[in-house]
Amino acid sequence: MALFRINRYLGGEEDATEDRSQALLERLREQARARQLKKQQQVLLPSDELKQKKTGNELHQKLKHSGFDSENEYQREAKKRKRGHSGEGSCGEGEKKLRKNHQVSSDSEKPLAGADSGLAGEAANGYIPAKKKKNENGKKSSLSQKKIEADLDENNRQQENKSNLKRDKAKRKKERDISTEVETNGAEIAEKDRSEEVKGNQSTKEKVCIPTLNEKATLPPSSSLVLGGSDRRAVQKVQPILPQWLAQPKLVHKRIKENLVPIQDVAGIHPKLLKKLQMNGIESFFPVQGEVIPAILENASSGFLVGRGGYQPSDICVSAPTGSGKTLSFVIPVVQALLERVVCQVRALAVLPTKELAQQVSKVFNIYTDGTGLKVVLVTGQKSFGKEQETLVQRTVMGYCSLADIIVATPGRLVDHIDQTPGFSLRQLRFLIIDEADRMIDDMHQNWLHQVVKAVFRAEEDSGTNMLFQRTEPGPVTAASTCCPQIPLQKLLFSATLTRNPEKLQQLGLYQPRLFTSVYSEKRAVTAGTETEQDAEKKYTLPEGLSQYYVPCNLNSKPLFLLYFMLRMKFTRVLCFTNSKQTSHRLFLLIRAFGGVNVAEFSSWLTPSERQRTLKEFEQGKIQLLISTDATARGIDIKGVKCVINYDAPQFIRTYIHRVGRTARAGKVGLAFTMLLKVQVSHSPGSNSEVKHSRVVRRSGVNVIFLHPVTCSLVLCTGAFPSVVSVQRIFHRDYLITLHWL
Ligand SMILES: Nc1ncnc2c1ncn2[C@@H]1O[C@H](COP(=O)(O)OP(=O)(O)OP(=O)(O)O)[C@@H](O)[C@H]1O
Repeated sequence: MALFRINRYLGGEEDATEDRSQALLERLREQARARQLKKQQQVLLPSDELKQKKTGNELHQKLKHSGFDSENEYQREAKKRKRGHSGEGSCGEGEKKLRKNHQVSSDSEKPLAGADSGLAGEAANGYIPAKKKKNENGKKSSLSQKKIEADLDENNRQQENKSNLKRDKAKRKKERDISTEVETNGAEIAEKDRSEEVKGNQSTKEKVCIPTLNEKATLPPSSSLVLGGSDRRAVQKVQPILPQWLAQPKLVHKRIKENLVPIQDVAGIHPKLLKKLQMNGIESFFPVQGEVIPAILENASSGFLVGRGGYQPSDICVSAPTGSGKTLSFVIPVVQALLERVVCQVRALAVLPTKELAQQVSKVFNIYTDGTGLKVVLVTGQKSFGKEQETLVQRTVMGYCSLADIIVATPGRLVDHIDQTPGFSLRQLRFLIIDEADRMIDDMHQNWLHQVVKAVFRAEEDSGTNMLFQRTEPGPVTAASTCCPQIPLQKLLFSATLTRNPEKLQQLGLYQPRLFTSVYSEKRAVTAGTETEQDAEKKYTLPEGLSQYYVPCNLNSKPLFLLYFMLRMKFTRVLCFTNSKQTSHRLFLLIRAFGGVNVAEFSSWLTPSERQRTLKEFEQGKIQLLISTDATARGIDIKGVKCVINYDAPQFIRTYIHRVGRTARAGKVGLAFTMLLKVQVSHSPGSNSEVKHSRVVRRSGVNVIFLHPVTCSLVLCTGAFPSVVSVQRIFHRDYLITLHWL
């Protein structure tokens, strides 16, 4: 307006001097400019906000520190604050100016070329370009001020809508991906600050990004997988789903002494057998015998041809601790089932993994068949093949006839006779007993079971005559399969460590099996007639009377500890296990050279007769210490073994169970020591949780002071030892290792 007047004035006074008019015009322009500026500064922005707007850095810092997602949010917040100052619902001049300012700010994408250097700070926030424009078109601006403000209001509304949309979008993005949001915010800010100087822009980004990243670091952990991260979580243990017969077995008491069953209380036992039992000092049955004998007798009570009700009898699996009397639990019912037989045929076959075990079991059969007419034949390869053939079959004018009712055999030799002995027949086999069944399953590579089953169901050569008694392999029960009476084949499996792996058991081709087991939880006692829960964690049980210890030691002190047990603690009938026949032999030589202990060794290096004699002398007490390989670990029943020492820790828990099971048999007490090197303490079977489950394995209190004189004597005795070593080296290498122990 002022300028308008000046122009008029200048036009009307042509005669005035040029200098004067120019100066006046300049002065008036200055005044107008100053008025405009002052007016806007007073009303438009509070001074503190103006200051903050001077640098983009400060703005964005503020945005971030106040938690705003974008500048629009900040704009709204400023508006609120303004409302707070001017009263609720009022929309004064200041607010309008503020809107205008932000409108301009948002339009500040336009380059600022030509901006006054003195106002660079203001130009940076987009305020000055608008002002400059006004100065250039002063008249126009003042005339259309109201119109512009109205337009600005409209623009602001639109801007607000846009910013709302943007904010919603940004929120959704934030939900999807926090990191994306950070980038988005950064991009928005960068876009708005494009007009700022590069330096300021960079510092803004840094200041925005760093706290944002820090915020990200404190965010709750994402559910997404971090590759290469170590997100350890407790993995839920997979519980095996067992077939019903394995999952719900018949439980057998573990405590022998408290659960004896008087032999007269078991129904159906033949008086002849009762008498024999009493003659052998057996007045009561052990728990496993009390359960298993009646079960087998019940199956056999229907005679030889068919099981109860014309059905095939169930196969029976027994898992009971070492020394719990499993042998008698199959010997008694089998002998009783065969007592009334007329013709001698192979009707029972017991298969065992070693010759010694087969010998032991045949001995028990002999005791209870003595005087009954039943013949027991041992087939293990101890005799020549021809001699064994003579004990099995006899050739007559009528053909071959069997000389055995019960065969006790090792699998290899049995298969040889099936293949090569003329007239050897298993077609009448009623009971197939597999002792140490888990070991026999492992040895199945020989395919002995398949050969036996094939021999049992082999068709008769003169099938026409005996059609009625033709055998067929067990299958689904049908009217046709039950019409002809047949001899059923029943499998009886026994072990202290019977596998519960259905896949392995399947190899045995069991028919509707029943499981009797002593593996159960201690929480609830087993009461007569009731079954308690099986402990899924536990696989095996140890004899109740067994006390287990481990002896922490090093390689050098192992023989010293052994001597300590023998000489200081005066143990007698100690069975000491090593992991190899070489170690057994070296240890035997060393202890013998030391003297003071009656020692012997037992391994496959001995001949069968030497082995037999050694076991006999050990049982008789002539041998104080028997150093053995795992050849005596399973099943061997040597009476009076007080202590078992694991000179070498066994590799497998099953081996440990069988080794320590050579003591504490038949409800008696026993000791088991396991020498453990430091590295083995937490890993060996002796310290295994499965073993600890039933009884805590204690650390032994061996008196180390005593070991000193033993060490001295041992060093002295090695003066004579090298000669022994050199002699032995002719036969076996590396005996000098013995000296390394010292
Ligand atoms: N009812 C009983 N009364 C007294 N002694 C018994 C009785 N039953 C078995 N025994 C004795 O218990 C000892 C161990 O028996 P057996 O060898 O049958 O145990 P096992 O369970 O087969 O052991 P392993 O698993 O080590 O083979 C034997 O010496 C046996 O004579």
